Amino acid sequence: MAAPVLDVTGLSVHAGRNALVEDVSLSVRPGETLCLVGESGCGKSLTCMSMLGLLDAGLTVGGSIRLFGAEIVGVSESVLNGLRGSDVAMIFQNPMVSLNPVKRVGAQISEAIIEHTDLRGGAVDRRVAELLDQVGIPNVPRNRNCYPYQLSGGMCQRVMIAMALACRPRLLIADEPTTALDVTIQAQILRLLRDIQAELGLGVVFVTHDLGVVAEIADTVSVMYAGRVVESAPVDMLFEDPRHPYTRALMASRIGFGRMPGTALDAIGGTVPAPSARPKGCNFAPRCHRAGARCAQDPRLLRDGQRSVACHFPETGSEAMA
Ligand SMILES: Nc1ncnc2c1ncn2[C@@H]1O[C@H](COP(=O)(O)OP(=O)(O)OP(=O)(O)O)[C@@H](O)[C@H]1O
Repeated sequence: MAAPVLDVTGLSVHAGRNALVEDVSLSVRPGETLCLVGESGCGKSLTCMSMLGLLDAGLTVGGSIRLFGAEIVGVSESVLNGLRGSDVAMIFQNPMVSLNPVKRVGAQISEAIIEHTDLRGGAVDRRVAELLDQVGIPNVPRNRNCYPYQLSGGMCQRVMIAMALACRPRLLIADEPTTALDVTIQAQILRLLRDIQAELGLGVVFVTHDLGVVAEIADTVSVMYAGRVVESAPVDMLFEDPRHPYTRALMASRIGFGRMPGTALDAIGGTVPAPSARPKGCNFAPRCHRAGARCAQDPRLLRDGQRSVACHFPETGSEAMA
């Protein structure tokens, strides 16, 4: 089996004494997609930002993040700069915000190529055309000269993907890349990402709060709650037999469909506790229909074959979904 492109062990992120992310471990192999899923505020974005060394200056990181075997926690900004945009690329939720509104899209891709590769002159132009073609932009000679506002949201996200691929990365981190798009365009972008991943053998970390998207794209899934991974498993196993009551609640309430951040799930009352207001013991216990006295103790993430669950009272397939 190929070595992981990303191997995170015991990752923590603190803002002063508040733990925002705690003891997160995950790993991605070439050609594999790991989905990070959970409600707003569970720590998905911070986990991704840590992988690129892009956290705000006031936050401290602990644990280990190995990219292609090399530790990045504690390394200098110049080493991180070398990795960002070359071996690792990232795409974000809103392409309109990430793209420069006053530069033509072709020129923006050229800049990414020049910054991270040895290509120059006509070779850059040819690579821009090849990338735009690869991500399904029609009429490349015309559209490469457009400004972002002249293209639709879906086209702009394709341009962002082209920029991400410009440097032939081995790991792609995608933070809710389809959330701002309507459903049909979302499906097209997911298909594009899947095709590109298969073609290039990319490792992908894909952040979403939408289980429909998870079902489409994931190989493995880590469910996060209040800064921790509460369950992780291969996607089929997770959907067939979710064990953590939070995973079940997510499935029962299908959080993807039009839910605003911070609103309660149908199947469970309450919201994700703020990092400064997390309960003692299991973070999910106050919202959990199965909570008992033991939940005052922190449940450890226990491995059972390919699955890990952090729950004193995990559910099993035969029980009714929450
Ligand atoms: N720079 C920061 N300083 C202090 N707290 C922060 C900082 N950045 C994020 N947080 C807090 O850390 C927690 C996790 O945030 P994060 O953005 O990773 O969540 P998320 O799961 O990605 O949510 P969303 O889907 O809304 O992006 C939240 O409670 C957030 O308010």
